[in-house]
Amino acid sequence: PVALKHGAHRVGKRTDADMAKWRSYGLGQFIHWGLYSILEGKYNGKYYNGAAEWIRSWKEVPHAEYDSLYKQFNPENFNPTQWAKMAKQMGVKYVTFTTKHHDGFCLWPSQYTQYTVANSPYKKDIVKQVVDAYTKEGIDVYLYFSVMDWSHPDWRTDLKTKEDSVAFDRFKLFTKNQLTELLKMYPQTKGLWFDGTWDTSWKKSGAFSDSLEQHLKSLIPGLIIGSRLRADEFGNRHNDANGVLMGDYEQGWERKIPKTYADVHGNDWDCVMTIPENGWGYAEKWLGHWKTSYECIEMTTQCVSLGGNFVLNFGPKADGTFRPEEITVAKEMGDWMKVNNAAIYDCEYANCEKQDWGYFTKKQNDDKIYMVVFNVPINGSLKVKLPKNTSIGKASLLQAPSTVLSTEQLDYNASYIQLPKGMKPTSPFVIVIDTKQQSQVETEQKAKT
Ligand SMILES: COc1ccc([C@@H]2N[C@@H](C)[C@@H](O)[C@H]2O)cc1
Repeated sequence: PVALKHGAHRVGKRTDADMAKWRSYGLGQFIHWGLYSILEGKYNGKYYNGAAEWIRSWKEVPHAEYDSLYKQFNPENFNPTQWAKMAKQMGVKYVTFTTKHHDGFCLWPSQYTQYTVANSPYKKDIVKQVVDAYTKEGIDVYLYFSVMDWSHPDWRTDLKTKEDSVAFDRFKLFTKNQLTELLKMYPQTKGLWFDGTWDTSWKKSGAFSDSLEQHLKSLIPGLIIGSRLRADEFGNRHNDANGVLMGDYEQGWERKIPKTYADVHGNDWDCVMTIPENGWGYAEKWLGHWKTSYECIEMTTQCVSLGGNFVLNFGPKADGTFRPEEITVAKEMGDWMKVNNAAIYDCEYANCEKQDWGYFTKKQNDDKIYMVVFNVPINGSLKVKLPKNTSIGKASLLQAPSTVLSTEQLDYNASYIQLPKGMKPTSPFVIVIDTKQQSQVETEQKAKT
């Protein structure tokens, strides 16, 4: 291995209680809200076909026009308690909220720039209201922060000249100051979700990113920071020069889900996902396919079955209200989670990959295994290839524990589970299987022969 000063300082997953809590979440909410929400993905009657929160980068939008939008920002209908209650009903365990996106507009009254909500007609501290309302509902709060800041004169995408480096040194101090004030003002924060760290200027700032991470963790012990913050001294991101993850979990799964367990390389990870095909901030027109609650339930299950968390994004309008499609997805997911959350919360990879009928999840620190069923074969018999060294003790319906399902062992590693006659599932359902470990099975097998 390469000797690294600013590579990973830990190999393998964090083993502390704060990270165990993060690992138990299963389902989270992302919220993207800011000045881009005012434009709604269009300008001068033309629709931007990029992600709505990137509209400032569209050639049709003069920067001065965009940067003066703060003078209109006044979300009178913003009701953080309603937001938090919608999230609670949906069944999310944590929320990740945009404090500052790439445009640099701060939703908290930062003392390090004038470009904040304090200087908008709204005036009040939005981050504080979100942190307090979600914390009150028992939902942990994580803060999204974009390092790249288009509004700051000292931002650089690369460091080509001495002047670049002098300016970027000022920018790095500004960034450290803003992050320090965020953690001091909102000490309930459980973690930071960094973005905007792909540019060369940041890749050349590995030592700084390392000291910054250590500084932030000294302010809130147990703070959880993913793999998008750091670069090592060679400019590697996510994994250092030795292929070891820098950060408490892998943040590479944006709008995509790992196919197999091998893809997650033994790391903790989250998948952040949009309901439309792409676009995080509010857009009047959602181009392409909009995910249904059924698809979001399947993605949640897929992520938990591979040991990760699924974080679904909501983009409120400039006035603070959510669009009907998002309200519906939240409600329908919540209705499903109310009945089936045992297979999502505190669950992990069950040492078995996806099968025709659906996904396995396993209760953390327990032998209980859940089968989340999305496809029932025409003959009503689920063919179940079991996790290694396990066999079915008893199979029953999570929502009707007294309904025990008949099982037929095919060989020591597969069984049929028969659904009750007449069961016509209309939504994904969960089978709980109490498993027996291989040693027990062998003993019984031997007894039979
Ligand atoms: C293709 O490049 C990007 C760069 C930034 C993003 C941002 N990350 C998401 C979490 C949103 O904040 C999006 O604007 C998306 C795609």
